[in-house]
Amino acid sequence: MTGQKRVLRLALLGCGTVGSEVIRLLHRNGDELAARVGARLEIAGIAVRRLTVDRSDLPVPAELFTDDPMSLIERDDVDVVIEVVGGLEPARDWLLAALKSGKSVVTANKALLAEDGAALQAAAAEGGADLYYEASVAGGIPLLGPLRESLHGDRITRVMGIVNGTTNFILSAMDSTGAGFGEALEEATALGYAEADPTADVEGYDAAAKAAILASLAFHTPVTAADVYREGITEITAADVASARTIGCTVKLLCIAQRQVDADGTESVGVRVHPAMIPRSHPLAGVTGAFNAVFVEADAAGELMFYGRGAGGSPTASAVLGDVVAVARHKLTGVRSASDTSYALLPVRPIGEAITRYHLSLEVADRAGVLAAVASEFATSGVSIRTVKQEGHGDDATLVVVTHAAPDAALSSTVDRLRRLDSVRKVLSVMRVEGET
Ligand SMILES: NC(=O)c1ccc[n+]([C@@H]2O[C@H](COP(=O)([O-])OP(=O)(O)OC[C@H]3O[C@@H](n4cnc5c(N)ncnc54)[C@H](O)[C@@H]3O)[C@@H](O)[C@H]2O)c1
Ligand SMILES: N[C@@H](CCO)C(=O)O
Ligand code: NA
Repeated sequence: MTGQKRVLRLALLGCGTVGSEVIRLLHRNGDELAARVGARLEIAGIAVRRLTVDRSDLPVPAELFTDDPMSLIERDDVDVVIEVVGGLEPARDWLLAALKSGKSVVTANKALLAEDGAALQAAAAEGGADLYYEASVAGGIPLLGPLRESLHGDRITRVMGIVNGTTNFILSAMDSTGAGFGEALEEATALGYAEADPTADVEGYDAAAKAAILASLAFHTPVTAADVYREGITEITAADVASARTIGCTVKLLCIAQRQVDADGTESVGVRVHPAMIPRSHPLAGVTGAFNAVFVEADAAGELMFYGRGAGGSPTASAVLGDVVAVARHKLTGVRSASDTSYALLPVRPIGEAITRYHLSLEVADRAGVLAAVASEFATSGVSIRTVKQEGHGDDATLVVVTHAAPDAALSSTVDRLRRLDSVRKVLSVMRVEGET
């Protein structure tokens, strides 16, 4: 690497939706990136699962493809490893090997980071390499960069947002058409938003992994996916969405990572992913289709919102290449970025200790004393009711209750007891409420 001809060589692992767009973007912007970095970025090899697939549409010579990722990683002329395969294994082995040998890594692998981010950080420190992963959360939206750099002088109190495009598409469709979950999922699949196996998205695993990554960075505390309370959207019904509408809300799958401070000043964090009703006037309510948006609240900066495309080959490739430019510059100047810190080691609180608000819609018998019986269950748990609305029809009535904030455990035990009351014929909808209603 001397004079005008400096070159940095990249090993690309994976050539699917994201990998193929990384190749195209690198080809398209190659000259500019060389000027920005101060060295030409060249692909040394591309690891794929099957060499027989026709990839002649990609602007790279066929001899670059290999089905032996580890040998590619170990090559002496490789400076940076880009991993866009996904999954825990064998990606974990590849990235640990690359980092320990001093090769910087750029990855989009949220599942691995949320499970074993600490081991990857340790390997990066051991090898003196960089570990960058902007693409792993909210795809093309610059979010981890601001959290790990721009906001480092501040103190983050909350990160709340929509970090899964598939579920946001489904919930937006349910809201605009009145469709049930199954019908909206079918539409999302037909349009290519939902994968053939949508479990990771609709059950909230994808969002929970992202929540863990966001919480770790925001609160300087190791948080893994297993620490995140998770509920998906498969149980959301058209009745839930209609019920939200009656109180001026819409339903969103939210990722919430929050700093909690007790009266004695003890700090902890709560990290959760679940559907929630939010007021239609809330900025997150206007985030429709497959878009993502994340609110960050910090002591000095106040409220910030990041919005854009959280998925798709091209936006995600933008985030990957942004990271490649950063680690390439470090390589040239012989520095590495500081590791993500986890000095705070805050305890992660269980969901029962989160302070939430509930919306309940109940079908009750319309007779004397029923409202009092329902209200008394809330009182027993120390939960204060904020609004209650009753509409009679025949012998029955629909009771819509919105509570004030209370510990989640108190709210859920109240719901359990209400389900057992004789006068409660059916619980039509129960959901947490976020944002000022
Ligand atoms: N697609 C998106 O919108 C998006 C957004 C953000 C992050 N990500 C993340 O990016 C990563 C890649 O996602 P994708 O959508 O491109 O997936 P994809 O399934 O389209 O591509 C993955 C590729 O890796 C290949 N592969 C599997 N095992 C391999 C092996 N052992 N060796 C070499 N190649 C192997 C597969 O054949 C496939 O072509 C995942 O971690 C994903 O979570 C994707
Ligand atoms: N499946 C994810 C892709 C981006 O991580 C989503 O729907 O948002
Ligand atoms: Na991002």
